[in-house]
Amino acid sequence: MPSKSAPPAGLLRNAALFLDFDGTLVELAARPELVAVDARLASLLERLAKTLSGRVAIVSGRPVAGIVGLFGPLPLTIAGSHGLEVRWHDGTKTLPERPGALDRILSDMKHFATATSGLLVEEKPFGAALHYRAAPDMHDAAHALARSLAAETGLHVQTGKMMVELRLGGADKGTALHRLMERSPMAGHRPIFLGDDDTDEPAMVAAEALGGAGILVGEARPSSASYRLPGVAATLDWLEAACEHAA
Ligand SMILES: O=P(O)(O)OC[C@H]1O[C@H](O[C@H]2O[C@H](CO)[C@@H](O)[C@H](O)[C@H]2O)[C@H](O)[C@@H](O)[C@@H]1O
Repeated sequence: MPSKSAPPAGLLRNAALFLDFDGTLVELAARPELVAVDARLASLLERLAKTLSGRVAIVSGRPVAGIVGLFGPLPLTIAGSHGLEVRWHDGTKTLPERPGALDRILSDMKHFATATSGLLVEEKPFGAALHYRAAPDMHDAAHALARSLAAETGLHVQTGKMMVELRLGGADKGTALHRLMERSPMAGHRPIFLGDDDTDEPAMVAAEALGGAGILVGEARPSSASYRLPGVAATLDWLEAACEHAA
């Protein structure tokens, strides 16, 4: 596997910036609600948004409301739920319909989770995630349950880090990036996407295809990204330096 270099500090000049959240801007935590957004991160995102004239988006598997709840008001575009929902730069929202099968899926997942300590069900507007970070031996059983619920309901299986999710299909982080790039203020700029997870790969591909670049965060692994940063701390340091260079 060819090694990838760190991105140049000037990469954000005239760019549109797309940021994954968990594992990219914040360290992974034992449970979804335990991640911390500190003053340094909030202030960095505000500076980036100002320097790039609003061309900054968070693109997350978390719901938009979850990201807003963590940051409070931020002058950013947010694509949440793996690209299924968007809160645009001007505050307007684009949402799909909630799948009717979700109630049944939530009920089955919760029933499954109560039988084993360490499992956690995360309710989302367009999906339901079964987390097994505290019960790693349940990997196979959790994925088997997700596959069987997907076969019954037609919903999409979304894998993640120590979790498996059933969600509405029809979007991913790649389609989200394309969608965001069609509108002001992103349109006409080079997309730069940073992410750590397999779910981020469609957005890496989209950014590279549109003349920009992907930046893989974390351990080296096969990826469509052009560059790599070793982890969250290096990512925040690079974003701060790149923001200065873009000013
Ligand atoms: O696309 P992202 O912004 O990276 O979101 C992906 C998922 O992140 C969250 O789960 C992950 O982070 C948790 C907190 O660190 C961790 O406990 C869990 O094991 C990880 O899978 C979030 O809870 C999910 O909804 C997101 O899809």
